[in-house]
Amino acid sequence: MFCLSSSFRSPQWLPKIHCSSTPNYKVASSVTSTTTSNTQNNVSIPKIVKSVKSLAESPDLTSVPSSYNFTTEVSNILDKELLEEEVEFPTIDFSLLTSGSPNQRSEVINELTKACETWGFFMVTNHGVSETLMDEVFDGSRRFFELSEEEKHEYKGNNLIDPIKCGTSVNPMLDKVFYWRDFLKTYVHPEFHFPTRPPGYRETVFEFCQRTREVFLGISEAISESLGLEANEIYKRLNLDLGLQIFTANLYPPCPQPDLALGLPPHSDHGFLTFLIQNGVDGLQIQPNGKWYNVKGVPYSFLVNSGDQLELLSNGRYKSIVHRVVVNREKTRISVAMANGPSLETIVSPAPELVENNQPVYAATKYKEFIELQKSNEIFGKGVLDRIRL
Ligand SMILES: O=C(O)CCC(=O)C(=O)O
Ligand SMILES: [Fe+2]
Repeated sequence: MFCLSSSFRSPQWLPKIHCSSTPNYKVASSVTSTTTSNTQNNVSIPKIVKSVKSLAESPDLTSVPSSYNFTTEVSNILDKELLEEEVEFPTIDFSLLTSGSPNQRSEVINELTKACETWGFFMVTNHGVSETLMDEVFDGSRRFFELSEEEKHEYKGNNLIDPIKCGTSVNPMLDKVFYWRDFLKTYVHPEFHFPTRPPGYRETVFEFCQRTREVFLGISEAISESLGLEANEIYKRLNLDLGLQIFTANLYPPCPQPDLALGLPPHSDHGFLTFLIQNGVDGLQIQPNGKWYNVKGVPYSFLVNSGDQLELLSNGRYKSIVHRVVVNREKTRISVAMANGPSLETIVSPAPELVENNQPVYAATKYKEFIELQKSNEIFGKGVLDRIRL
């Protein structure tokens, strides 16, 4: 029987894959406060944007409303002509990292080096997180988005640091054009925050977070070694025992004119590594070298991308990857992203071992301040890293 205790120890049935840590979850209250209006500079803003799910389900919807149409924007955010088709992305066999021979482990670590230097992106297979659990996470996410607008409103959140937020687009208060996406975003580590509805979703996600965190910690050790550091060096430098882990469920309903709309804008993730699963429907695109590539996911694999804290810590050797999401006409896409970062109070700086000629590329920056900088700026590209570049 699954139980949410306040000081959760790594359960016995988890594969023991590394020695430096076990997940340590605390469970916090699940309900955030709600208000009915938002204010900025004391001016009431009556901008209430309905979910894109309800818009997409309107029976007479045959075109994209102008508020979702990016072709009216001057920026070349859609940029579709630069797409490269059919690429084989690096795949990391997790079982070889944890139970392979020392030779197999070092081969996989070499592959990780190449993947991080070339793509900033790789897939992880044979990771031990069950397909059934992943399916339950998708099912719970689908049921969450099917709650009534009023029920979801309870989890809306109003402030940057609210531990549970749900809504549509990215930030409807600031977005000039809306994104074709609804979301639920919650902080799940070091404290676990999650809605209590729909029934069973919270428990499923709690288990999923722990299992995914085990894989994340195993990959972190391998990345540390791939940079020539001790296996637990990244864990220590980023204070991963209290690391911020953010769960996001994204819903991208079918779109009548997918060429005009966008699910998420080009952005990099502010954390260290993001682990993503999707419900068998593709839509993620990455831009490692100026060109956009469609990611064709391997079913039930983790799609992992490097974030800004990895670029900072590695002194620019491993770049955080810019990515975006496109939508399609027929199918609903659900993705679940686990963003793994340092603890909020950690000051992240380039690892001295990776700084050549006493020339750090980035200024040491507290993770909390990094996030605040990102949220107060345009989300496009890698703006915050540019601001702390020396
Ligand atoms: O839905 C996806 O494929 C990507 C989601 C994403 O980039 C994010 O949540 O930061
Ligand atoms: Fe992202």
